[in-house]
Amino acid sequence: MWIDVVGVHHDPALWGKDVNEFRPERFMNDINGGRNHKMGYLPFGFGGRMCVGKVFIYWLGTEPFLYIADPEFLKKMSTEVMAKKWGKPRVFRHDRDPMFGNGLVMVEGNEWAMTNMMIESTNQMIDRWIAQINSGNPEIDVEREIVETAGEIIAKTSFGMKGKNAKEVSEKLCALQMTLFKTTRYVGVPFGKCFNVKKTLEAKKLGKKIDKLLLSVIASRLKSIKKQTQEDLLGLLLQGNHQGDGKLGKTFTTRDLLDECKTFFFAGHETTALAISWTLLLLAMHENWQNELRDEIREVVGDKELDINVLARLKKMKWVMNEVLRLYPTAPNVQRQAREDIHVDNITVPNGTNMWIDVVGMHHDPALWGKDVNEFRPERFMNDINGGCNHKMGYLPFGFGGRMCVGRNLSFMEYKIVLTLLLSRFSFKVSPGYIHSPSIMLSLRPTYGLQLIVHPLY
Ligand code: HEM
Repeated sequence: MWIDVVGVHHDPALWGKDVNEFRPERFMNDINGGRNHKMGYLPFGFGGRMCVGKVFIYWLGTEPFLYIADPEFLKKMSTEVMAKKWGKPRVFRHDRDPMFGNGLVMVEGNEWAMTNMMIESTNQMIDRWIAQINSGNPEIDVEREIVETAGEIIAKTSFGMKGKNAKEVSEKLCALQMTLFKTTRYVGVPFGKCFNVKKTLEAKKLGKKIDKLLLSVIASRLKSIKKQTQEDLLGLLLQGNHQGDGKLGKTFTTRDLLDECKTFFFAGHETTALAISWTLLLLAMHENWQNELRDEIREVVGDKELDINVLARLKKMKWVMNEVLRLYPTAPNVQRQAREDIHVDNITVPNGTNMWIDVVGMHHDPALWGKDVNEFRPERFMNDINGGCNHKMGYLPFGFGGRMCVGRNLSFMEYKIVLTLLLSRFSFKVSPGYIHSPSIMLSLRPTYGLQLIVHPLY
């Protein structure tokens, strides 16, 4: 059935002679605007399928999506669902294949070695900043710089890449992400790829180049498998996998390894880098918090070398991270697809339904957080890991349930190390050149970069 809402809304038999006039006052004392039939005003649909604001259906091409920004609905749905009853939407899997492949695994890395790699890359970035400032230009696009450094960090910590190789893969992945972002408007549209042949081919080409680079890393690591000492992600995967003769065992194929590497590279570097970038912006806007964190670093780290064991004591820094991820969740939405019918109250979410969980929407909902929802107040996380949100599923920066982010501990570590080193060396102010325009380009990014004025402290 096709219910013609325009027709119904413009019917003089329902609304009277002034039906085509602009008269907002008709809604003054009547939420239905004075129409003479109770089903004559349907801007949000009707009955059990009505759009209720925080849960409604929309379409991407021929793919229906259930939009969810209601934590209670999410909770009821999650209780009904065992992990196997839902997965990631196939429609995205297909589109993002060049970027993610099918990788998903988590192993514990060697934290101590990782700390050193993170410190090394951040110090190199600091040296670059000092050189730029000394040359008379204190304005630094911290987003560009930190994304680059985080790319290098994840390349080192995940699969032992160094220097040029790490930089090359990082740059290509960023380019691939931009290309894919430009084609997402055709997701769900049958033959959508034909509308943007150039970008689709570009994405394929970039995907292949990245595969080639990573395959060469895997191949050279396989050759030296017996003297394998690197305890990065790839090293651990290879150790658990090889047959002792340099060939892969049954658990992972080379393709699997490649996919794991790509998943980690993408999922791991940008989300954390953007969290650090948005933090620097908020600290530049709230100097008191910049000073609070510097005091905490002085107290906890002092003049000693930065050590993994002290990171847990940087408590205020963790509140700040939580608050930044509330206001600017760098993974701005979470997706699921029902693998069986799911029942929520009297609604059935049919098998195959895609779900789009709007994290930004929930993190900015005054009904969940109160009137100060848009204010930067890290202290809301002081005694409550949920930041005072009045629903336990209202704060989801790392997703939820069995598919929750596997890299969150690594991200806390990287966030604290990079921020400690930066705040110990520099103070930050917002540059007049900065234009505030957060936008969703898969991750939540500053559209025009994030320019800050950076002053060395000594
Ligand atoms: C601030 C930093 C980070 C944020 C905000 C973040 C957020 C997320 C979110 C929201 C998801 C989806 C969870 C779900 O579907 O319920 C996710 C998945 C994932 N994250 Fe993170 N993450 C961060 C850092 C990292 C790091 C450092 C790594 C690895 C080194 C990582 C690896 C992954 C992986 C492998 C997945 C699964 C991807 C997939 O299923 O395709 N993340 N992350």
